[in-house]
Amino acid sequence: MSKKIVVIPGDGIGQEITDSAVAVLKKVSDKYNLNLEFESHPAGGTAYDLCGTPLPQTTLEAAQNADAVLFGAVGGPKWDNVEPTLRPEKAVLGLRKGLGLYANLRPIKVADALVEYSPLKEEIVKGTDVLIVRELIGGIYFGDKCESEIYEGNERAWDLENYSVPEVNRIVEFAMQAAKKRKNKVTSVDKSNVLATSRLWRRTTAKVAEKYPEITLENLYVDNCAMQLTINPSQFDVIVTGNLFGDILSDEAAVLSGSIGMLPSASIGESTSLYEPIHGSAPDIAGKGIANPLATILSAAMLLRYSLDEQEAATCIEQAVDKALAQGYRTPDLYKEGFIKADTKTMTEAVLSNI
Ligand SMILES: NC(=O)c1ccc[n+]([C@@H]2O[C@H](COP(=O)([O-])OP(=O)(O)OC[C@H]3O[C@@H](n4cnc5c(N)ncnc54)[C@H](O)[C@@H]3O)[C@@H](O)[C@H]2O)c1
Ligand SMILES: CC(C)[C@H](C(=O)O)[C@@H](O)C(=O)O
Ligand SMILES: [Mg+2]
Repeated sequence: MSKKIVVIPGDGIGQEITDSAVAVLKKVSDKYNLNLEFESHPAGGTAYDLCGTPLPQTTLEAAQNADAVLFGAVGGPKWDNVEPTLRPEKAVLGLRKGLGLYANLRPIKVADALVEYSPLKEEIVKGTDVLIVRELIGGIYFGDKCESEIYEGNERAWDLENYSVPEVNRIVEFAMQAAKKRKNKVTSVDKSNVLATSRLWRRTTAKVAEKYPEITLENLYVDNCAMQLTINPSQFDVIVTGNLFGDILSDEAAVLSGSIGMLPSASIGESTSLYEPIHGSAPDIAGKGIANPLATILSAAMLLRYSLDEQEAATCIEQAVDKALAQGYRTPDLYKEGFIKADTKTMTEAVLSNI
């Protein structure tokens, strides 16, 4: 039976990078007889322009009925001034909520071939292998908000953060299970010296950890964690944290690998899961054909691994990416003299030729 992959390119470089990942998926599908079917749907600013909403019901329903979703990115300056509830970013938030994607996995592994591109010294960054487990459908992102009100004579806005015990339990359980398959260490990141939600997070995490005596649990404040990621990233195995902290820390951690264009992610829910690079729509390079497609290609590998349980095909993609890098192909975000300058198409061809 065929497996349906819903592809949502979105805006900016979204089309270019999802085209690359779909080409790679088609090649492994042929090689391993996976029988993948692809169906493309609009979202983000592109969908807003087409039908007045960033997440058309048809896109959400197609995603809900798919075996897995491959997402590009949404957003861009063109839509910066649209009504807040219709911003392109609402598409990705709506998909996360609509699919119940509570666990966002952002693996940060520094490929040996790319160690020299890190802004950090080689001896600090070498061997970095962190999995950020970010809670994705709660916290301040989804709390009540007010865009504007007059309070004591001044205009103000507010966003409320709330977390419930079951929400924290669910994501910390996920992190513990992930750590069991890795190095048995979980670092829970919060701001419990200031925030009530963080204090609940820390109490709840400690309770969950009692069930996992084999796992070492460490708690860090988010500001310290941000610093530790740059001074000693290899101290981390699994980091579990809330929605906002996870967003910020994962962009920070992404540069350890040399470029945000390298980092894939999986957003896991109870049924259909979604896969996307952690970067955005990169409006500054959109349409130039020079975006690094590897984060999206590696997200496609995660799709095969987590949604379709096609481990061999997933490994095949990951190895093809490593080979293309070892052969010297570099998109401009990672280019240095002595390497082969590759645009998006050339890099994609390089990966395809190693499959
Ligand atoms: N999941 C998503 O859809 C998502 C994620 C993050 C940001 N965004 C949106 O994207 C838009 C732009 O945001 P931003 O500029 O803060 O972040 P961004 O990640 O789009 O870009 C930051 C920088 O990284 C570069 N970059 C990003 N991806 C790259 C790639 N694959 N190859 C080479 N270089 C790459 C960009 O050129 C830019 O210089 C905003 O509208 C934002 O809301 C969307
Ligand atoms: C576009 C935006 C809503 C999104 C987020 O904040 O979660 C992005 O930054 C990400 O990291 O996926
Ligand atoms: Mg982000």
